[in-house]
Amino acid sequence: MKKESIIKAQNLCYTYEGEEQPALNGLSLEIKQGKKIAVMGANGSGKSTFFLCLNGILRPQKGTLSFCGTPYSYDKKSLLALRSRVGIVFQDPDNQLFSASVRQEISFGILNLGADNETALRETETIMEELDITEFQDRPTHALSGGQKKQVAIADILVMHPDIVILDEPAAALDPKHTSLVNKIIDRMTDAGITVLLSTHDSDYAFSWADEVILFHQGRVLISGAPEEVFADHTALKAANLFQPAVLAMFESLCRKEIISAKTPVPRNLSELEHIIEGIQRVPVYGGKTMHHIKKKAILAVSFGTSYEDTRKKTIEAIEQTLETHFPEHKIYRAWTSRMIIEKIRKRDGLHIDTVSEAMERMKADGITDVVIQPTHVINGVENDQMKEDAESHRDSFHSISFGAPLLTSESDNETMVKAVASEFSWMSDRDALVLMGHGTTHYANTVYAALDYRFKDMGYKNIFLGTVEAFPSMQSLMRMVKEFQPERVILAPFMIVAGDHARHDMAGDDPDSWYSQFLSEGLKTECVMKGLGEYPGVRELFVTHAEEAVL
Ligand SMILES: Nc1ncnc2c1ncn2[C@@H]1O[C@H](COP(=O)(O)OP(=O)(O)OP(=O)(O)O)[C@@H](O)[C@H]1O
Repeated sequence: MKKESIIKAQNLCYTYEGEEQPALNGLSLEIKQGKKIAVMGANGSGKSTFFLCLNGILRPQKGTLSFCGTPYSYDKKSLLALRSRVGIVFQDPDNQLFSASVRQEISFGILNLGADNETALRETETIMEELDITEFQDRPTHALSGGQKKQVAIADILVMHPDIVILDEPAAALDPKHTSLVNKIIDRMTDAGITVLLSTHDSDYAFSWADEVILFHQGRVLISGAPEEVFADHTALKAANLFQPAVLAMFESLCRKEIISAKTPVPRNLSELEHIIEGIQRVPVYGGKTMHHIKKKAILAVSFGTSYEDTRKKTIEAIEQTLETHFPEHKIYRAWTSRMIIEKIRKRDGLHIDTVSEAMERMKADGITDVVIQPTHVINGVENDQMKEDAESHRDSFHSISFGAPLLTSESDNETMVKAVASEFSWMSDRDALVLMGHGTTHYANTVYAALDYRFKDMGYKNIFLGTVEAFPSMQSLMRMVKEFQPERVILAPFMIVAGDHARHDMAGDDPDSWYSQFLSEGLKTECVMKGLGEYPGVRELFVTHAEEAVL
């Protein structure tokens, strides 16, 4: 049955006196009778202002509002009638409760509407019973707990039998027990056919409860619709400072990993999701066989590659071995992303190394069903994006493919990295300057280098400097800072997984442009440590942590 429109707002504008920015800025929406609507949005996006307009407390300076098809009138009588039909429960009950006792408080509204004493008493008793208020009916309202005040504030409104109840953050400042009591009361309202409009920052609750979610942004509606549509819009959620509901995030992840079909109806709560998962276990069909019979797991370690055998053994192969030790149930595969290096060592040493695509084909031929791809890249840059794209094109060949993060992907990675470097160079004196050479890229992820350089200093290592060969922080900026530090000695080390070409030539080479030569020509005693990051135990452990996060 098509629901009738109960509230219609068109192009509402409202600016508070003395304010420059409008609180409502052309807001239009329509509310259907009997619906459960969650109004969400960042702090200050205009939710409360809109609610106050709905209840006639504020009058929009522009635009029109109508209730059941009749435009709002603002004379005293119309407002009284409107407020008996459109009730608002304020975020802070202290703004609403003013009578001496609970019983007086609740009966006040209905008496004000012209009910006789007997009717008011009867209605008050009924509502107090329904909302579990009776036991504290004689207490003064100011002496109630936050949860009890909220119950009374809701009773204040319900006793007038409104058509629509607006709740401004009903769970604000309530403990879980009172939150669930208030939620139960809200459910009873909607069961009784009352239209409920509530604002909340709780995505999980809105997702499981609402028929419709409206996201406010800067005084307008950014997006509205069914919860599964609105909460699937990551851009809108970000603009509204909201998280995705946990159930939906988990559901999307399971769909991406093809553990459940993307055609499955979206679960709205944990028990619906659980039911779906139970369903998969009962019918674990994959390629005509049951899943647990054929599950074969692999980790594909993807590196850029190096043509130097000695550093390859100490870095890339050492990382692969560490992964092998930590994941005994996984077969470890290797792929490199540099076709040039692959080609070079094929010709020179007759050694074949797979590209990502070749490794995916190889794993498929070996009957691997579940793949974790762990890049050994330092940052989440172009190489990593391209590698993911290549791997993704083989998604149909596997039951699941998941990706571990590159080395430096989060704040905590940076902290771990600082500790790994510090422990590697614990032999240095405070007057030595450690200068690390990263690769650098035009990709925005390059900012990680500057952030990490800052982190070293922040964690007390004023003598560790990180720069890049190809981007920022550049050698010029490093040189300035290192000179300001006035070190007794400069220790140069690569900040790349392998100590390859860049380390040998750009860092430690004899060419006047090499970092080594440049520090020397500044009169600084300079030494090179030819150790790739893959040789640091702390770095290898960090890759294991990232792979663990990606293992299903
Ligand atoms: N009484 C007031 N006087 C002046 N400005 C106000 C007043 N009330 C709200 N505002 C401003 O109007 C804008 C919208 O505020 P409103 O309270 O409607 O947002 P909200 O979405 O309900 O925020 P929250 O989630 O924090 O409750 C904000 O910029 C706010 O600072």
